[in-house]
Amino acid sequence: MTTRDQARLRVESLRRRQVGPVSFALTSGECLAITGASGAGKSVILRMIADLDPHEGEAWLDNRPRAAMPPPVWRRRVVHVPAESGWWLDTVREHFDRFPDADAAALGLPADIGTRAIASCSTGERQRLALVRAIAVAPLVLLLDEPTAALDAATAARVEELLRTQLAAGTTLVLVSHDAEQASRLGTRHARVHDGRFEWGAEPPV
Ligand SMILES: Nc1ncnc2c1ncn2[C@@H]1O[C@H](COP(=O)(O)OP(=O)(O)OP(=O)(O)O)[C@@H](O)[C@H]1O
Repeated sequence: MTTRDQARLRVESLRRRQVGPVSFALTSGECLAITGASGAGKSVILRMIADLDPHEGEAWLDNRPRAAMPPPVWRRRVVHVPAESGWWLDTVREHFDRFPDADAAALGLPADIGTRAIASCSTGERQRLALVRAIAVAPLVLLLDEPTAALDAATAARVEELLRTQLAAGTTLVLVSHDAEQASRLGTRHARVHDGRFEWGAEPPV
């Protein structure tokens, strides 16, 4: 059996504007770490995988074509966590069926964060809450765009620990990071994006 047959997430020839083509297959518990300069096309790649913008190419989850699933179903299983999280209700708790206190505490969020207004949360708190919200739906794949960009080193280490737990539990990650050391720590596969071109790295980037 090939990686392709066993793939949790497979994408083939994804392309939008100057970005792509992007093809890869990842199994359960793998982390593809993508690095590259600002504006290279990293976020566009994540958005294509999440099917958020029009693009060419196809994607499969456990060999089931994305085209066979309604987009909301795909996006509940392949969850995109953008660099700037979106919130549409007033309070934190309204965005959760049940607020996951343990995950929030693991990320160093204040004990009362679940009761707070979104507007009162800092940028770094909202970034961590977005990750907690993504994990709460038990995704098969997490698409993470700079998940620690707004965080200090100690808090970023907490996020990495939570992501390691997710990997160990079998979640597949696609991680975009400017931090080459973080990409090296978390990635099991490594790619770079250069002027929209997706290139495999034979070795971790550091
Ligand atoms: N909706 C859009 N319309 C036009 N151009 C876009 C759109 N979204 C992205 N782009 C362009 O596509 C290119 C890649 O953008 P992208 O956001 O993927 O970069 P990135 O590698 O994630 O950068 P950064 O590290 O700064 O977040 C950029 O030149 C960007 O301006």
